[in-house]
Amino acid sequence: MTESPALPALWPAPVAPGAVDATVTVPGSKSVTNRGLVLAALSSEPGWLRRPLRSRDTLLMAEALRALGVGIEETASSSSAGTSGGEAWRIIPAGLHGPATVTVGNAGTVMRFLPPVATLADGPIRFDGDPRSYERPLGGVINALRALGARIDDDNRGALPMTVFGGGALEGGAVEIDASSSSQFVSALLLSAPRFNQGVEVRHVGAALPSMPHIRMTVDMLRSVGAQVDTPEAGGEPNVWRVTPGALLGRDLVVEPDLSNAQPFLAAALVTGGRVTIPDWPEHTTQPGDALREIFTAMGGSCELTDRGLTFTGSGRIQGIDADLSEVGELTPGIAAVAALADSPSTLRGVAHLRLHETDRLAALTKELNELGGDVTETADGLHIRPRPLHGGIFHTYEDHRLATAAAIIGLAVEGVEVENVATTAKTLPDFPALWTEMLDPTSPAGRRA
Ligand SMILES: O=C(O)C1=C[C@@H](OP(=O)(O)O)[C@@H](O)[C@H](O)C1
Ligand SMILES: C=C(OP(=O)(O)O)C(=O)O
Repeated sequence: MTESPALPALWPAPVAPGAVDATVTVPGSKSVTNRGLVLAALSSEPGWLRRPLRSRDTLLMAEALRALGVGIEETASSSSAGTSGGEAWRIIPAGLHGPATVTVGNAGTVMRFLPPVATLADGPIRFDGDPRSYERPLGGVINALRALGARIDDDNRGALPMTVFGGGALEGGAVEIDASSSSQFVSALLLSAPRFNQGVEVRHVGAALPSMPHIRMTVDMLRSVGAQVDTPEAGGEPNVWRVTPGALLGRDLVVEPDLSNAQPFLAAALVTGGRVTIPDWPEHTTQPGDALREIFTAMGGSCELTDRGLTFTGSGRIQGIDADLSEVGELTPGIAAVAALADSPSTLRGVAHLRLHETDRLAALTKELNELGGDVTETADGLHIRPRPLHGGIFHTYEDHRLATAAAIIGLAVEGVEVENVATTAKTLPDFPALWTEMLDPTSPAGRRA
């Protein structure tokens, strides 16, 4: 997706004029959309993805699958803020072919989920992406695929760029993998495994596995298209997942709103002592963003889930927290921003692997918050945040969408925060600046509550 030329290089983050009172419709989940695309592409019949997220990461996934021969037809119906409201994608599986090139951008889901798919194609598939994608861990996936029968040329880097020489099928079987640097390694192997001759048995060895809800999302979505999956939770061995080979069904899937992208809007209610409703918040979900109900309540406020959605109401006071965020690592930048505005210190733990995300998020948050007058220190696996009065300045974002939304949260309460390259939010939420401005405008449909 091309980034909007209308956005300035330095975006003046709006200060909240008062307590926000808004309803914000958040576009679909990145993680669900990209899993839905992969599973539909591997199915034995066509399927639908309704209200998919259209963002850089998901369009890269769709483009890559098209390059391998999958049909993806978009039925577009634009809505006010350009959100994905009425859209649907029809996915028509086909034989997977090379030669082809997959551009991963800086999408963890594309760079991890597609190499296993590429082993099923009948030709060479070249993988390349943004400079940062070369630095993000991939060796675990490469080695596991080799152990399962794949031929991959990565010039011994254990990273991108690389070529997967698809042989039209993969033997599969049992494999050990250290996925402590990214849960996406496990998800990647499981998602394609129904199409491996022997399925797969993935055994995670090594330090703790982060982002467990995302692995549960993979398992749930596999099961929903007919795959048989054994998990540690279901009385199986700890850290072992098994997928039986078999055909996948075409499905009609409605994508849930992206609850991690709901974070900055909920944070606005917390920071301003206001009220924000997110429609269509699912009653049951595997998305890690659901944990915001508990986390933001602990930081000051209350929430209520009704048939209108999730309403979060800030109490006007923000308390620091001591929290292990290993399950919900992608929420860390937004939580750190709120913590920097709190009235007591916070310790965020269990997120060492964030050093290998879009950017080194622990270093970037420390530097940027401290340059605005904050007092943040990095620990071995997280951050200590001691709130201090902050001042304006440029908040650099390092091509990280969640750094940009974190900066916007700070800007609600601090005059003169300028967000460098807010357009980087296009990775998962191209509508962010418009949605944010609408939320703060009492005369807009978002700011005018029904
Ligand atoms: O599988 C997924 O959709 C994701 C898993 C997590 O990755 P890590 O386990 O690498 O943190 C998360 O941070 C990322 O935003 C999305
Ligand atoms: C870590 C993230 O993304 P990715 O899917 O690129 O890993 C994220 O969205 O916070």
